[in-house]
Amino acid sequence: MESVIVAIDGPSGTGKSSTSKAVAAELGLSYLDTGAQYRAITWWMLTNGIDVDDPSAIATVCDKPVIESGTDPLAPTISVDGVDASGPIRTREVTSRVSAVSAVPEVRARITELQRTIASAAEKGIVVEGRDIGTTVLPAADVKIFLTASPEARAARRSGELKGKEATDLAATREALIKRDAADSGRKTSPLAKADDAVEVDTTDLTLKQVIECVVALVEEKRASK
Ligand SMILES: Nc1ncnc2c1ncn2[C@@H]1O[C@H](COP(=O)(O)OP(=O)(O)O)[C@@H](O)[C@H]1O
Ligand SMILES: Nc1ccn([C@H]2C[C@H](O)[C@@H](COP(=O)(O)OP(=O)(O)O)O2)c(=O)n1
Repeated sequence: MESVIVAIDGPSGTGKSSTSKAVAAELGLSYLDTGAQYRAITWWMLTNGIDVDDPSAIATVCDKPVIESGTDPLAPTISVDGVDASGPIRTREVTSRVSAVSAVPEVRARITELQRTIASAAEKGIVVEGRDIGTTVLPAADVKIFLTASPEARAARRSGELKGKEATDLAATREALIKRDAADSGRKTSPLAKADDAVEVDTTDLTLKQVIECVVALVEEKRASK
């Protein structure tokens, strides 16, 4: 069967990661979490004392960290300079700084190139999730999905996840989410946006299973017509 490239974009908490992993596993495809790569470079900047409020300081060093992504949807990995970064990239500090770091054009150029290399190496195809995959990273993707959900649903999903880890408050989660969406949508270089030819799926009132089924059906339809 021919390889297939699936781009899944959308704001935080719309279900990109859970949907992408499940679709890739079901269809035997690779999986790439591009947000994890931006989180990894942000974590490296913070641990190396780079001033993340200074775009030129970020641009000067952004080629240094070696970022590696494992693309098995059943066990995705992310490492920086050979060190497993899957835990540290999810802290609140990284989450609050990642939009600023990922807005720097040199960071985007570097990470975009990495993403294209990984996608072209995936023999059977790949599901790539992020913010600008359908618009910029892989504009020729076979299937493009743009997931949305109400801010209330997204905040409830996120704070459900964080419970027990870091003190959470639904209103604070909602505010932080809206702020990050605005930064990601408002940046100059490759902002969060729906590609003109992407299928928009509002997941507010859908179960995860329904979203997965919907995306699998779209991919199978595309494969059948290829
Ligand atoms: N349709 C859905 N209904 C309810 N919960 C969902 C749905 N999709 C995802 N979730 C849950 O919401 C949380 C955030 O989902 P995730 O896939 O990480 O979103 P994203 O990658 O877009 O930030 C996870 O805990 C996930 O299990
Ligand atoms: N393709 C991408 C993916 C993520 N980013 C940036 C912007 C996002 O706020 C951060 C973190 O993305 P991530 O998907 O991990 O965020 P959530 O899981 O939705 O909380 O990275 C990006 O600029 N471009």
